[in-house]
Amino acid sequence: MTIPHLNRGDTLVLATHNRGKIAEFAALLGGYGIRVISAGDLSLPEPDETADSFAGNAAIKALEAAKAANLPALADDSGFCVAALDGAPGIFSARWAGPGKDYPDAMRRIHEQMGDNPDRSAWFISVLCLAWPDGRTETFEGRIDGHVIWPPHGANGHGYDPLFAPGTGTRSFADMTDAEKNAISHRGLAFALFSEACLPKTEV
Ligand SMILES: O=c1nc[nH]c2c1ncn2[C@H]1C[C@H](O)[C@@H](COP(=O)(O)OP(=O)(O)OP(=O)(O)O)O1
Ligand SMILES: [Mg+2]
Repeated sequence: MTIPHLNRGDTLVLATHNRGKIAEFAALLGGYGIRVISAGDLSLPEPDETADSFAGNAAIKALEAAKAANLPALADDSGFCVAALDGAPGIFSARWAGPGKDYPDAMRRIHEQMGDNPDRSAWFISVLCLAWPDGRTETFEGRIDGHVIWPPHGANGHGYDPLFAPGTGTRSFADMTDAEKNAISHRGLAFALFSEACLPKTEV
């Protein structure tokens, strides 16, 4: 089956309530001639993320928004995975920060639970799901490997960005601009697959 495309002038719902993601997607989607509206702009509810995988939760969010808005919708389900914690917090990354989205506390708990484990490796995963109102979906996955740094540092970004440095470097994601991060991040890599499959070919 061929994947349906978005065309210039089409409207795409960003099925997320995370402002950090919205800012990154705004930068990634510039130049394709697609109109973008967020779930918050449409007062869509935040669905319960009841699946046991990134892909499952991305599909829940994308399908609910696509059906409610009667428009194609793009969701991101993502998380921060620490090797020394057997991949935790993983799909529970947002829930680790609690209802108050207390990321300093979530980062401190990761640091404490890692103790002096010499394995500092960690990675981010992003699964994007594009859903259509008729129920069709396509998913795209990106991953970036790196390591946990302590103390966290950097003033940009969101979530666990201050705790993570990609590759073997010392700059955290929170030390980077959105453009620098998008060029290498899990979300940027998943977006590149999505744009190749689903967006108009030439940028304006
Ligand atoms: O680039 C990132 N930089 C830092 N932290 C990140 C990143 N990417 C995912 N994360 C963390 C944030 C959240 O704790 C979890 C995603 O959870 P996730 O449910 O997909 O997003 P969310 O609840 O914040 O917003 P929403 O579901 O409305 O899209 O992983
Ligand atoms: Mg969420």
